[in-house]
Amino acid sequence: MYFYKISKHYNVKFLKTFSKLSENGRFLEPTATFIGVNVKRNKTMKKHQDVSSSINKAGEFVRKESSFRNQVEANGEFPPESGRYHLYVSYACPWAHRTLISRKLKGLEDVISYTTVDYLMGENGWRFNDQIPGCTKDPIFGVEYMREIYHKVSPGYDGRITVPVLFDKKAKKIVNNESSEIIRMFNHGFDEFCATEQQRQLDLYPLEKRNEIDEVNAWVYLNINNGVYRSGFATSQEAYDKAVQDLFAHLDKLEDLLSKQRYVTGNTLTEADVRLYTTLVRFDPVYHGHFKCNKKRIIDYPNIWSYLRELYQMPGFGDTTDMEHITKHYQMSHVKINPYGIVYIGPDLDFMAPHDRNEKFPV
Ligand SMILES: N[C@@H](CCC(=O)N[C@@H](CS)C(=O)NCC(=O)O)C(=O)O
Repeated sequence: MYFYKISKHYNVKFLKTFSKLSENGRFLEPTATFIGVNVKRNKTMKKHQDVSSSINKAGEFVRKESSFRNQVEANGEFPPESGRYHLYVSYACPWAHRTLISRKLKGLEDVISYTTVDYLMGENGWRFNDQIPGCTKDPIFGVEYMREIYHKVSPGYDGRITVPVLFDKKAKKIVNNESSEIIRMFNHGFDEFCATEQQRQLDLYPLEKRNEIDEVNAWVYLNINNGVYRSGFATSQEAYDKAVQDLFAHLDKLEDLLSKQRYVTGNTLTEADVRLYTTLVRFDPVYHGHFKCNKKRIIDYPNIWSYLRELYQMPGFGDTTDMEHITKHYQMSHVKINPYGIVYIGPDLDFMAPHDRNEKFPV
């Protein structure tokens, strides 16, 4: 075993195999294997609040409220401007993924820049690491951890250090760290800058559908988006049983809904679909095994699976989905759930296989 000091804040222990391995008569070089369980925090930083701080006495996972809730609005403290705002995301995170999809659907790629953190969330939380595909150093402060940004803009901040974060590069302030609010800001807040007229007109939260979208979002959030976490992070049998039963009762409800209509609130795509997608696409590769959501897989639900493939194949969805970040994040970061950090191989899923949504529900 070796410890390498890889940053001023933490060390990573590598397992080195010295014996040369023989395979088909060939000798292989010794390998160094990274094991997430051995990321060690130095004493230079306050302890990161891990998931145990969100578990109540009944063993239930209760997600804490997001802390920064400002709005981008004309004549406000944070007015819409092109090039002024930056998103901090993790490709692994379903909440952050919502913001990447909305940014793309609304044609805001040249308007709002973004940075992805390392998929591995160690003892100090999210880290910038340009050695990981898709990741860069922090372009604004050049810091190593997401927590340093929170503390720079809000000294003494004691809440959760989460992504996504919508950041104001001009004022050097966090605008908002709640994905459901960030996607609403993207829906209309930057309309004057959308790449195309069609994207400007795209309305993911139309007035006449707001009640219906709010209603769907409420049960989807509680039982599906957060339901998988309630199942995976439960520390009592009762809490787990309840979460899994709620989850599958609502997947059954969703299957029924999607057997009658193309999208979750009718015949047009809305933010309710964006919010569902980021959980559904992670379900079979991660939640089914890692979070023990294993009554069924999404591929066992013909309508949900076909709907998921349709979304995946639309611009903005599949092209913002990074399965390597997704699987490695959960399986290597949650060391209490998967102590050896072994990343599952399966299941084999073909998100690009043809779907039948056009034939079933012609537009
Ligand atoms: N309600 C927030 C939740 C964000 C959230 O929980 N993000 C997770 C990643 S999936 C995170 O950053 N967790 C870090 C932590 O809890 O320490 C939102 O929707 O934006």
